[in-house]
Amino acid sequence: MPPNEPTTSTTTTAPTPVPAPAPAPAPTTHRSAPAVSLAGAAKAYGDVRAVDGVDLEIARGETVALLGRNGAGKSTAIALLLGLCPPDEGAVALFGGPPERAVRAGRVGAMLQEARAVPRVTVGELVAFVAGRYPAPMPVEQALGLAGIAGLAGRRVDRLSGGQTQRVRFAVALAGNPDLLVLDEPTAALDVEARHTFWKSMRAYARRGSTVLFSTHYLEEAEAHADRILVVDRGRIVADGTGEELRRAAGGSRVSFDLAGRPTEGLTLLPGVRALEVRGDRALLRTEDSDATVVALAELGAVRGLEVAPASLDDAFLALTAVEATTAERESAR
Ligand SMILES: Nc1ncnc2c1ncn2[C@@H]1O[C@H](COP(=O)(O)OP(=O)(O)OP(=O)(O)O)[C@@H](O)[C@H]1O
Repeated sequence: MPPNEPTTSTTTTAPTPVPAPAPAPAPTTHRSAPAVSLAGAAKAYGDVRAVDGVDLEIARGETVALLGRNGAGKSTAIALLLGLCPPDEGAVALFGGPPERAVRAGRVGAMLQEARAVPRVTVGELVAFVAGRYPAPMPVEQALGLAGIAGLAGRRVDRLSGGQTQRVRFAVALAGNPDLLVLDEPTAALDVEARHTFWKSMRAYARRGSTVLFSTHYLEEAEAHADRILVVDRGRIVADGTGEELRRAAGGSRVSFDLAGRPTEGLTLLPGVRALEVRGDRALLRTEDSDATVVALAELGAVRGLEVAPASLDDAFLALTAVEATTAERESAR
């Protein structure tokens, strides 16, 4: 592995590295610069604006989740900030300088999608090899310990379970002793127990005051393991805050009732209602004004099993991305 690539044992679907470094925003001093800084960063593939003018700062020591559906632009944003491809517009900096510099110095560890196991070497050999490429690596035992695989040092990397392999990749990402760890969907395809173990390792690393940025489709993971959630939709950041703040920003409540065979036509036209979901014989209405919605339902006689609850994080996510869709549709209709 050349020393100018992030510490990772993976191959990736992200675009291939381009030698020309991305222009860095005017740096503040390196000591005080944020871990990650994107200013108006944009990247398009043909007509698709995968990253569409993102402004973002991540302070040192923060654990941040990039949350979005398939194709929202998470991996492309990660590729930009790792310097794996230059932005078409805008600027990207890590620790106040070009991403390549931070990566070369071992300050950045990454776990990207699509891992391919290296055959025949042991876990300890692999981590030691990668550590040896960096100027101030983490001791191998420490990387294995933080990844929770101290007992696997002598095992061949191509003979491990999915969960073990993922933790080996995590140890490899730690090998350069990075200040910033970037994880692209690190728990995809892991079972519940393996996920739990993985997040425990990630938190042990974050507790050292390091910065972590991870992407996920899972709302619960974002809320449980990040200090801050960035909701990404169509290449833009449409919300930025804690889970609680996102719920508040999306606003509203959820009103549900038993349909009891009643048709659903017209329910979305009731006062306050923003969306309708039908689960079996139950209607779930997302509403901005639960009082008005409940009165209207009462007038229709649709009160069987009626419940009113605050919006969930799921509701907030759907509302935030739906609002953005409406805005985008309005813009494209102009
Ligand atoms: N190399 C590429 N060539 C063409 N289009 C691409 C390329 N990489 C990404 N895209 C497109 O850019 C958009 C954003 O993709 P990206 O992989 O960044 O999303 P994502 O949020 O990481 O998705 P997922 O959760 O499915 O991994 C998508 O429409 C995708 O099809």
